[in-house]
Amino acid sequence: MDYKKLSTAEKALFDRDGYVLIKGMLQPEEVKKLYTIAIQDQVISSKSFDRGDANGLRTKLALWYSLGDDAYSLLARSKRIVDGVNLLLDGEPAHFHSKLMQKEPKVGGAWEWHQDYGYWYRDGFLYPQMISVLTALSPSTKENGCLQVLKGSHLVGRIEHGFSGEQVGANQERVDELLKELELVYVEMEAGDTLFFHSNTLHRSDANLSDKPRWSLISAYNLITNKPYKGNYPSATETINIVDDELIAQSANKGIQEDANFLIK
Ligand SMILES: O=C(O)CCC(=O)C(=O)O
Ligand SMILES: [Fe+2]
Repeated sequence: MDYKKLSTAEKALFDRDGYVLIKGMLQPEEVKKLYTIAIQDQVISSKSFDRGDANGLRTKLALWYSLGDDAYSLLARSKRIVDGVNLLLDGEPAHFHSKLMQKEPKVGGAWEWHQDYGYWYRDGFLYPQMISVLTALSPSTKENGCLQVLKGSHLVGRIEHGFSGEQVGANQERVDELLKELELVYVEMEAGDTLFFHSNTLHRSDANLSDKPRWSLISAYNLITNKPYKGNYPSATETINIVDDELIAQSANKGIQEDANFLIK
């Protein structure tokens, strides 16, 4: 099977724009399998928490740190993804955390403008040598609140972040200025497409007021040498146990284990 692999041309786009969208990173059977596992996963639903947006709409997510042999971890450990991150980070990646985002029809809330490094800076990571990898498990459109990015915003460095409702958001004055200058891109995705974006890329998403769920898996990676000076995130500086790309399709239908190290809210 020929799996997608990031090219140096795609790295050049990432360096210029702060993100790169790879269509069909997962084969249709692979994403179907992952989504089927995810929507039936009782452990995920029991470990999920929600975040309110400024309008009180709530979006659900489950977050865990170390990777195991569940289906989501096999994706996060797959050669095609880890090699891609290695190329974009210019070095060996470690896995910081993964999250299953469940933006449900009619109720899934918005995310305010932020940089992921706005959070991770507070977690003690000294350098923004970090990347988010978002794989759509269901189609992601303007209607169901797809991700929006400000093209090229990774070049501005870290912006101050403060609380905005229950979420941490980037300083609005800076965001407003950048909105005048930079292109706002709605990243519409088919299930199985993957977006790689820089930890300083400004992004947000609208609430899901449609009748279609928007589920996605986001794995965050860290350059292995970028050791946080505080906190306890062992996987963030450990070598990833990479698995063959075939394993996503060939493995048993395994949801996440109860004792995975979840973030408990
Ligand atoms: O997927 C989304 O709508 C945004 C989520 C996000 O940016 C995050 O979890 O950091
Ligand atoms: Fe984010």
